[in-house]
Formats: sequence, structure tokens, C-alpha cells
Amino acid sequence: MAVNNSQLTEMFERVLALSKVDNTQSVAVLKSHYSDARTVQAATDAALRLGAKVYIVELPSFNHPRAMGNDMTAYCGDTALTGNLAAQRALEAADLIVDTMMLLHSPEQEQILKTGTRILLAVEPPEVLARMLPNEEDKARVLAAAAVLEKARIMTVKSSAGSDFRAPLGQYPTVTEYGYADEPGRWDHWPSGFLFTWPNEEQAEGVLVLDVGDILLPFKSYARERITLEIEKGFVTQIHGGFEAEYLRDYMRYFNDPEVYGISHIGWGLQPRAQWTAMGLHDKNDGMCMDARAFYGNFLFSTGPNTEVGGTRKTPCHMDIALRRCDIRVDDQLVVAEGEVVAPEASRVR
Ligand SMILES: O=c1ccc(O)c[nH]1
Ligand SMILES: [Fe+2]
Repeated sequence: MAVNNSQLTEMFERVLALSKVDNTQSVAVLKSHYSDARTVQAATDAALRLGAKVYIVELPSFNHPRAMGNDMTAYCGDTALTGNLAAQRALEAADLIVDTMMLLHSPEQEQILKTGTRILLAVEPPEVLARMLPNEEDKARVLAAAAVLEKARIMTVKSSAGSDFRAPLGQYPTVTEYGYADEPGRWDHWPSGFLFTWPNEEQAEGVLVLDVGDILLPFKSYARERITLEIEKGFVTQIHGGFEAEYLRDYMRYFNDPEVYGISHIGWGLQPRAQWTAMGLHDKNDGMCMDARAFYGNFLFSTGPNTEVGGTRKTPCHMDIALRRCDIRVDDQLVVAEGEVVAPEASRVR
């Protein structure tokens, strides 16, 4: 199926309006050679139709010699913007940046946000953008869950597969993603609909068991056998299992950086229009597979960087791993029971 350009522009107009774009605003569209030309054009036309002053910042392609694969989250930290201070100043001058290249997990993104500039990441295929067009109900549900998470002192995750994980919280803020950048200095991602935080440094403990069907990004694979991760003092210390455990071990070892084993963001999915099955219907190069990160009731955990919240772990290897059928507790409140969102009530899809 394919979204036509008129529909794509109309969707961008709606999301940019939700992101508070109007005739008082300037909008920079950030692109590189792999940006979807339809997305760049639709974002540009939509911002113009909303009366904003629009400009396009195109950066030359950037490849790190050790990067593998084309998934934009496969190699984090260094980007085409790294070291390009003139381009960064040009981007900081905007009120809103539509990022069709991906600055996520780079220090430059944090520096830009600190100036008050808003960033909206949009790198998924137009058809995925359309299926998960954000709305104010998404925002209300995610913020309701965030109100619980930001007060929490511990997150615990258990599952019938054998997960038994504890993460003391409080050192880092709660991050919400509801699909539009409507506050000064806010980063968001269209499509999304989930929330997360980071464990207190060196305090996450326990076991996480990836069961059959759980998703590993950026591999874009469904686990076909169990993989068991042992976590001590905030780091993955053992990866047990068969071939898939060996593949994960080998991939992480390749980066030759002990920080790749640090636990990164942990949270849960609240997007009912995201589907666990969607990844199986897309080519690996279609996008970064936000369906896997956002599907309703997942436990999404990750390894590697924590620069997004001011941490010092700037490591290029970032695994996003989505588990189904977990029990997630925040303090003593059960928020997800066997993969079903149960609380807070205002975060549930009615
Ligand atoms: O939206 C995203 C995408 C990737 C990621 O690691 C976090 N959030
Ligand atoms: Fe991530």
C-alpha cells in the first residue's frame, strides 16, 4: 500500500500543528542522502502551509568504518553532524527541527535541545507514519503513565519465561514519546507512544529472558529460541542460549567497548496502533521499526548509551529489545500484567 503525497503533507500539517508550528515559527528540515524525499517534501510543504519560515539543512553522508547494516540505531553517537559546528548553529537557530536523518543518542542532539529548539524525528516509511498518526489521546495516555513512573523508586520485571529484573530509579528523568514536539526543548519521535527512564547507574540487577517472539533491534529479528541475560551492577555480564545468544554476544563483543553492556532505557509500550507482527512484513532497510518499540504492553529495554539523559556512556552499540508477556511493576503498582496494560487507568486504551 502507499500513502500519496497529498495525504502525507496533510498528516505532516496535523503533526506540525500539534508541535505548535505557526507563522511565528522557523522550521529546519534536516536531511541526508538516505532521507525519504517524500517525507522531506511533505514536511517542507506542511510547515509552509502553516505559515512558518522553512529551511533545509542537508549534511553529506557519514559512514563510520566499524558501522554494520543500514539501521539508523545500529551505530549511535557519531553522526553527519558531529564536529560540524556551523551546521549545528544553523539547526539551533530553528524553533523546530524535523529530523529525517537521525540525531538520536548523539551529544549534539542534547546540545541543540538545550537551546530550546524542539526536534521531531521522522524516519519511518510514510505508511508507518500514517498507521501511527499521533493524537492527543496518545499524549494523555503516555503522560498518565509518566506521572506514575517519574515518582517511582524501583521498576521490577518478571515473566513466566523466567525474567526477574530489578532497577532502582530516581537518578534519571522519565522520557515520554507521544509523537509530536510541542514544548520548548522537547524531542519526540513520530511514530511512537511509549515511555522510559534509565536505571540508577550500576544498580540494575537480575535476569532478563528473551522468549520466543521477543524482538531484537537493530537485528530486526524475532527470537526463535530463548536468550538469557544476566545483569549485575547495571551491566549485562552473561548472555546464555543457543545460536541467537552467540550472535548477540558476538555482535556486542565486536564493538570492543565495555560500555555496550550497560543497561540503557527501560520502559513499556502504550501504542495500540503499533503491531508486534509489523516487523515481519517490512524489509530491514525500510526504517527502524518503531512498531517493536511502541507496541501496547511491551517491556522495552535497551543497552548502551545514556547521553540522552546527561550520562557519560557514549557507546555506538545500542540494542533495543522488546519483550512480550511481562509483569512490570513500578514501586508496588502493577502497570503491565503479562503484556496487558493494567494501570494507571488513564494510560489504558478504552
Ligand atoms: O524512538 C526511539 C527510537 C530509538 C530509541 O532507541 C529510542 N526511542
Ligand atoms: Fe533505544
